[in-house]
Amino acid sequence: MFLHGTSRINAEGHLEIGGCDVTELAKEFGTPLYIVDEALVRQRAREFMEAFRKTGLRHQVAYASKAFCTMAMCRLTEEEGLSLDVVSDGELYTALQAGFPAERIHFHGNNKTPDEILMALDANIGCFVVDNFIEMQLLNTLASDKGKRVNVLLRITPGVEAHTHEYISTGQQDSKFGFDLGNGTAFRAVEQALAQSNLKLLGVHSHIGSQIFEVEGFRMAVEKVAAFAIEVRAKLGETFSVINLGGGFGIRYVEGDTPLPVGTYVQAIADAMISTCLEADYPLPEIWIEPGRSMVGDAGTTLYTVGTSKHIPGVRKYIAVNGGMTDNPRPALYGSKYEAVLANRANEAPTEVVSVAGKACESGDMLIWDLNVPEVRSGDLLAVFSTGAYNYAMASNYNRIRRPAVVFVKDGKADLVVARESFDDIIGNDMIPERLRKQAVSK
Ligand SMILES: Cc1ncc(COP(=O)(O)O)c(C=O)c1O
Ligand SMILES: N[C@@H](CCCC[NH3+])C(=O)O
Repeated sequence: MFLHGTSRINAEGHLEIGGCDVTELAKEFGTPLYIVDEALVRQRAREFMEAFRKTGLRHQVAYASKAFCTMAMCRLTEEEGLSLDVVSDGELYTALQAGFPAERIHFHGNNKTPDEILMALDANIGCFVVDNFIEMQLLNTLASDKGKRVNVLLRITPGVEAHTHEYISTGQQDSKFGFDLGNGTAFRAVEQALAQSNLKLLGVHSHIGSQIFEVEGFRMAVEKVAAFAIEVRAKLGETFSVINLGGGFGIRYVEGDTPLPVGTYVQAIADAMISTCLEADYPLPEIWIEPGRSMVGDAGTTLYTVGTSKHIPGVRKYIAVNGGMTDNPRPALYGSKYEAVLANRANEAPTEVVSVAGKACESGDMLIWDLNVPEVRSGDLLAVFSTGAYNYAMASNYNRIRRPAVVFVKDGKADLVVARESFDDIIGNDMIPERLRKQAVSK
């Protein structure tokens, strides 16, 4: 069994995270429960910052909050000195409400609405990552209306295909994101951005994909982006002060996943940037990156209670937990694999192989197909590892199932950072029109 961060098995054979026995957490907060190992998140943040410090390059590490965005997470990100990448008004609102410094917020997205842009302009955020020509015009107009000149990066698609699931790779030419480098669109975007009086072009952004285990893709992206910067200087006399290489650094979900230490990705990016710039006598830009998954992914564990089971002789045994695709849609969406353990009997030897089903009305609501466990009983606790990124963030209320609570655990203390949704949260925005009211019990 691979234990991440501060996770360990205690003397009672219970899983413990951040010094907290998860069977106690289940009693106090109920299940399903997202448990975040705060020390591991902080460790990752520090590893990224330290790796950059070693390179001597000016830098910003912007946590991609899409991976897991809550007010507590924004506070932690701020405390660790990182910047923050948001992609919607909801994420921006969360960050601002948490008191995250606006000047360290970067706004992404391929279809920012006028309202979102206005909200970000009013908040005086640090940078807009412009995705397309329509947005560029809109941003310039709205900034001009407000008498502001705003920092922008242009998102370019460098034509690098990261080796990852096709739905989470983004740097290839056929992508909905960004200005294409290969066909000259990115160059036209730079020309146009320079001509907008209310935009201050800092440089360019490239994100090649997610859950990447090798540095080669990043090296190629740096080389392509740097070559583009050099071309822009030669033709337009403009140098970029910032180059953003996005996120995508992989984590361990299951055996066979081979993430590199985060410093290795940073060093590779820095080395490629320094050598390319030196060769061309190009002033070293400030380097920004945007880790999401690698900041929080393996720091998260989801704790479930096992309910029913179904044995089909000669086929398989299903066990069902009190959550599933509503709190973790990744297996259904991407065929993602997870490891798990019976958290209340973690030191017992496995005796059977089971398939872990969720409780939603959907055959595809499966979390794990083959899991080795001691004989599972109703009421056992199942802890699924590496669920910190894109789980809470992508959770839904399908079947009107309430989203779980989130706790941060550290040094034996557990703090609730998101309360479990209530039934009132579920019906909170419902309305019954007058003509349907007669038989209604309430509302
Ligand atoms: C522009 C951008 N930056 C950062 C990220 C974060 O990626 P990851 O969670 O893989 O680090 C993403 C998502 O893939 C992204 O699209
Ligand atoms: N949400 C996806 C990755 C998308 C990353 C955002 N660009 C996942 O769970 O892996």
